[in-house]
Amino acid sequence: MSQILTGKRLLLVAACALVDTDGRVLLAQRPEGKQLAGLWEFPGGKVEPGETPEQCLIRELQEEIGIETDIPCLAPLTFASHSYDDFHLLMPLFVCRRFRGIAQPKEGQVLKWVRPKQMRDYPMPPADAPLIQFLIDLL
Ligand SMILES: Nc1nc2c([nH]c(=O)n2[C@@H]2O[C@H](COP(=O)(O)OP(=O)(O)OP(=O)(O)O)[C@@H](O)[C@H]2O)c(=O)[nH]1
Repeated sequence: MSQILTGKRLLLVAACALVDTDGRVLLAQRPEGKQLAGLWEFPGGKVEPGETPEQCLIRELQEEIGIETDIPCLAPLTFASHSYDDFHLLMPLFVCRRFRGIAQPKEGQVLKWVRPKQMRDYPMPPADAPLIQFLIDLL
């Protein structure tokens, strides 16, 4: 039965692999005090009611790291579908190579540009592990 209906709420989170001109991807370390603190993740966040995933990312990139981009610069790559204890995460991952500004940690995170082949050295949330190979293949 549990494989048919989990009863968990579905949480839609949009995430973005920002890629620099050297083919490195920006990871952000979740600050202390938050769920999954210390783990490295892609910038992004929960899609709010009335928002598309793309609009959500444009807002989150601006709020979290001061980066500006536009909808045509967000290319869908893959997605994560992963059950946490209290919700099931559905997380589209976009790739963005064209953006304006210099990434700054505006919410107490640590930011790091990382080559996809090195991403396994950075502990990430369980939902993210299957996404790394897509970035290795792409970049
Ligand atoms: N942004 C982002 N969130 C991820 C990734 N992987 C992953 O499991 N998540 C999960 O997706 C949810 C994202 O929500 P969020 O960043 O908006 O929320 P949050 O926990 O910081 O909470 P808050 O912003 O409400 O304080 C979190 O539960 C986070 O653990 C990822 O690579 N990037």
